[in-house]
Amino acid sequence: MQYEYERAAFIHAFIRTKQTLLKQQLEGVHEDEKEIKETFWDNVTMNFSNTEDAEETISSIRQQAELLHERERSSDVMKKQMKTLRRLANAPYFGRIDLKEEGQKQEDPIYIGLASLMNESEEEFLIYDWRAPISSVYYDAEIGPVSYNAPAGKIEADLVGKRQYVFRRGQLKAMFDTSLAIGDERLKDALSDQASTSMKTIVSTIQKEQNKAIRNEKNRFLIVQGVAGSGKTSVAMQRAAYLLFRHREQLDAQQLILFSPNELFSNYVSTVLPELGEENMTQQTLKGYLYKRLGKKFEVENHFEQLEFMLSNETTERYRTRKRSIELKSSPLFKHYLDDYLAELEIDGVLFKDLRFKGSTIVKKTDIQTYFYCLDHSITLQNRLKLTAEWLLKELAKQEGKERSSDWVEQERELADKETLMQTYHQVDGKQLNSDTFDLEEQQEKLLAKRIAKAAFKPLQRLVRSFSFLDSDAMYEQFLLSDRHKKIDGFSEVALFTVHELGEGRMPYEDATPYLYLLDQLKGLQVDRSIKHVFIDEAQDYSSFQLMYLQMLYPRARFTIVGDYSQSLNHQFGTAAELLAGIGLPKESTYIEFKKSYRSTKPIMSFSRELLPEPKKVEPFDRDGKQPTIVQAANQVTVIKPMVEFIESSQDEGYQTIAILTKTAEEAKKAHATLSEWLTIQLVTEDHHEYDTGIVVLPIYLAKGIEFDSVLVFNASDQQFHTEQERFHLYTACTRAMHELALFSVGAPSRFLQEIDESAYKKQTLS
Ligand SMILES: Nc1ncnc2c1ncn2[C@@H]1O[C@H](COP(=O)(O)OP(=O)(O)OP(=O)(O)O)[C@@H](O)[C@H]1O
Repeated sequence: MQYEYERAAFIHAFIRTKQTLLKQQLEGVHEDEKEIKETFWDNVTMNFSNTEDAEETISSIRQQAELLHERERSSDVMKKQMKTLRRLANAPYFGRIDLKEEGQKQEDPIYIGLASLMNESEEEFLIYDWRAPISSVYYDAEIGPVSYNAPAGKIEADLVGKRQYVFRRGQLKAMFDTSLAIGDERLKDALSDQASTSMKTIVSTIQKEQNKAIRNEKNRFLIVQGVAGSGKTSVAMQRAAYLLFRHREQLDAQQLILFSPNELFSNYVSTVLPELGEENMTQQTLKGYLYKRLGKKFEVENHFEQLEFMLSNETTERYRTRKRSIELKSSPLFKHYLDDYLAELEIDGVLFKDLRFKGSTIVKKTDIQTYFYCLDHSITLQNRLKLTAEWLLKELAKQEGKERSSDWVEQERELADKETLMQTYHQVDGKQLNSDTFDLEEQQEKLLAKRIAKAAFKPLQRLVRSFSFLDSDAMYEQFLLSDRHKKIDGFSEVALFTVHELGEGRMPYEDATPYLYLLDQLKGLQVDRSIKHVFIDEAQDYSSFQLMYLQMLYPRARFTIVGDYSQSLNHQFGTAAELLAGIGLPKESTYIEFKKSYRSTKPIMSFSRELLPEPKKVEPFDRDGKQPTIVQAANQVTVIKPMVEFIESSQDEGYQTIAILTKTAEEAKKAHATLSEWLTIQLVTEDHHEYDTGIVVLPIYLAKGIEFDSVLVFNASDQQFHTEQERFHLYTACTRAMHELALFSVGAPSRFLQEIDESAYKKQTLS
């Protein structure tokens, strides 16, 4: 043991020395940079008297610039090294494995940390990066024979010992020997910490099944179905860091993209990669993407607005239509309907808009259609559209020629400002005069007329080039109202609802992707080939259709898709099988399931899982804590006091993130108004990008993926939570809690809570 303390002290001193050296080197490079900048022009001989001299001058400028660039590059590398050393100085390693390879007499100790550290001569690893192939043994194996994949191939060895370390501010504080993959005690320690407003890294306690997912590179699709709190997001983030490390020569952070459920979540996870020493990847929300594509034309509904409607209008006729609308348009079947429609369009049915100029039609839509369908039918729709656009541009050019002598051009010519006139005159002056007329003034007038007509036709040309003469709205409507769908249950009502919404300029959330799909199939999709890895978190909240669309959008990318069906916001989105069908060929996918839940204490998770139809599918992690409480009150007034007391007692426990969760945003507002009289509370809405520690109130759907020390469900009554869908919302709410959970109910608690055995919680009834 003494050896370990001595080694820790040696590593600490070694890092300190390295830091000092690096600091000096960096200062040197900065000095160099400064000097090069100051003397840049002194070292360049400026001479442009002939071609040879000019070339020499340019070459000497280039040399100086390269010199500067080289210094800047080394300063960037050094700064990165400084950052790594800073992190290592705090906690240089967290684990050690003793491996004895075949033929070796003695085992080698392998120390594992956040980054690699080489010895003085750069020949030996003092610390191995947690992502190195050999480090995998630390996460996966128990004492005994092991193997791991090294660049040179599979290596067989004997794992003789395994140790874990705890460092604080660079000092070794504790160590544990373990025979298990990663001892429960260290994990318990990590999980007992308080929740924070940004996500933490888990590298020192990655579990075996998590490691499998982090390092899996077999197929194009990695799909992780994991129960609440099983580490799906953590795995996605550590996997991104792993991929960036393993493929550092070919991959950089800009080639990775993360689709998050909302901005709050994006912000919550944004600290993980930098903490692991990597640059952050691009973050995107589907809402953001859809808005970018359709926002100019429509008022695009987002997922939360759709949900808010679905959660608040359950008893209405419109709700039923909407439900069917979501069901239909989320399924892979809807893509088949659209594909059938696209096949029909080969022969007939593509609709266009009239090309109009100054109030009159230049090319009629029927003529465009005739031209389009006169083109050879073996040409794809996209190419026929291109050819039609080329034809239209020629027609526009002809029309533009005619318009030059029209009255409006004449009028505009007369109104032309001085500057335009001068420009035109200079242009004509500078040219050789036309030998037919020799009339300078006439030529100037002609040129001005040409300019005016050309400028007026520009917007139309742009419209043609972007294929906006295609009447996509009318085509989507035509598709929806097509007779062939009449027999499909509920399709006609859904079609009428959609046509009405589009007519009002509103794009329902469930329609946005199918509409774009149709549009892209006709116009050609603008794919992003630069992205190599797409990460989709909370994947259960994407429809099969949406996932299929994302797959098309990033044709070169591999996908990491993580989610939990028990936390679906819209159950209409379909089953796991449907989701897979939307993703592509199952043989292209690796499917991993996480059953163990780490976030919440055992009492909280044992209680929460009872809300699910199959509770046994969730394995709580064995961490002690208080039992959840259900408080039933007769009215909204009596319930306030115990709520405030619960929050105050959580604060007394020292908990810093306390969330009040509601079913809808509307209810969150009310809860905020009611409780603000007693406590300082932050209301978190969809527009929030971050939240502070303290007490926050927000709808359950915004709290997805996030966790809090203590959670209070504002009204868990049966009136609020009685549908199958709401059962899963309630489950999501309860599983946000790490240490404490209380549910308050005005009137009878949700039927799903009533089904839970009373031994799993504390009950309080207030009159
Ligand atoms: N191996 C681990 N070591 C330490 N902490 C872990 C580990 N795995 C998960 N955790 C912790 O468990 C909590 C839940 O993790 P995470 O948010 O990644 O789970 P999730 O499956 O995405 O949850 P949800 O589906 O509920 O959003 C986090 O606090 C995370 O740090």
